[in-house]
Amino acid sequence: MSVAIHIDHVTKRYDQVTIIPDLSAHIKNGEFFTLLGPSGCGKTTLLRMIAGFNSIEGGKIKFDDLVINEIPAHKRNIGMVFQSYAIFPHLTVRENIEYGLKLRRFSKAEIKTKVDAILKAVKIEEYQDRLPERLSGGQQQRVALARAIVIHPNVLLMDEPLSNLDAKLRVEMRSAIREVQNQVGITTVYVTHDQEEALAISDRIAVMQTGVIEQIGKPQSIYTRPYNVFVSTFIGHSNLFAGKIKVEDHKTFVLFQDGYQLEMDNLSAVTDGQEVIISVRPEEFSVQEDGIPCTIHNRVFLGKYVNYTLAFAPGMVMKNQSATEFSQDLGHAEKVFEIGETMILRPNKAKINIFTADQRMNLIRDVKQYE
Ligand SMILES: Nc1ncnc2c1ncn2[C@@H]1O[C@H](COP(=O)(O)OP(=O)(O)OP(=O)(O)O)[C@@H](O)[C@H]1O
Repeated sequence: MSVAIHIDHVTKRYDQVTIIPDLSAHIKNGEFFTLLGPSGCGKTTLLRMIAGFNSIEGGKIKFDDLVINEIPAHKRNIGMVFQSYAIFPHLTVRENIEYGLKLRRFSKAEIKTKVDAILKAVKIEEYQDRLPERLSGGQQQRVALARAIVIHPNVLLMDEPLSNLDAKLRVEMRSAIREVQNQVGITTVYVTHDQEEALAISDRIAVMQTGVIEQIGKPQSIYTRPYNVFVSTFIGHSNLFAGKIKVEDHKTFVLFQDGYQLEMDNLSAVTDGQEVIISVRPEEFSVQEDGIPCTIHNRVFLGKYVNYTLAFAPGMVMKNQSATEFSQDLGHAEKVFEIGETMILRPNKAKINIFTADQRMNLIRDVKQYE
């Protein structure tokens, strides 16, 4: 039976090195929950703690009300899918899927019913008598998925299951995984470093950095209202400008360094003169008569969109030189700009984010309401 997972103040140490200092997260029953973060941030470590392959040095992990810290891996009733398919090469697809059910001593009739159902759900009925060597990578991963869920585990844990597949197959497989997960309704913890995959597949995402969860939220909330600069730049592109707050006649403005300013009505406590970082997504610029002057430095045609790399006037201080981008939706654009052309871009003030100068906090009021 699917369960909720409560991770309460857990710590992970390898010898004297602390990898996860103090991490908490509550994963709802039936939820598709993704651990997303750069390589080495501790995603796999945390997943293995839930699975029972890693010891837990502090805190508790619970499945519903049951503390599982000391329960061995094979008694946690977990389904796992890894990057490597880990299916038996000498068994057919059907035999691979039957394996876990035989170990659990289900009757022949029960095994047949369960395997038939899962072959259908994962869409590999037609390959059921084949050996894995005669399957594509995507098909093998479907077998691994079927084998993991046919035992009706409490939770399904997936560690970068798509990273061996090519780009097109990854997109196809992530839909397949999500569809099957929806059908079966099983609590799933999914590890990836691919932000697009995380946004596409998850109910909620935990964005991690060096053993710490920086933000937990729905994909859209994380993209539109990141808690800090790390999340804002790790998920999608963000143009970061050095800026200042101006408070005048009870009005609050955010000043870009070359003098352009926007009146803001959604900032939490800020003070006159406070230094900030202004974060603008590439698609939140529009070409207007007033705004920030810039020159097109480069452009990439992406079909529906054109992405431009921009050069701003020297007075404009960018916090991340590499990501000064403007994304133009060709569905709405009147013209495509040429390299060297100058124009004026206005940021959409309802959509920009303003961070403290230390990059750690979003100053948009009630940012947490977007969870
Ligand atoms: N058995 C181990 N002994 C010592 N250190 C380890 C061990 N396993 C992992 N680590 C360290 O723990 C940190 C987190 O590793 P982990 O594999 O959890 O990262 P990750 O976020 O899953 O990265 P990736 O996306 O590259 O798999 C890394 O610094 C890694 O070197």
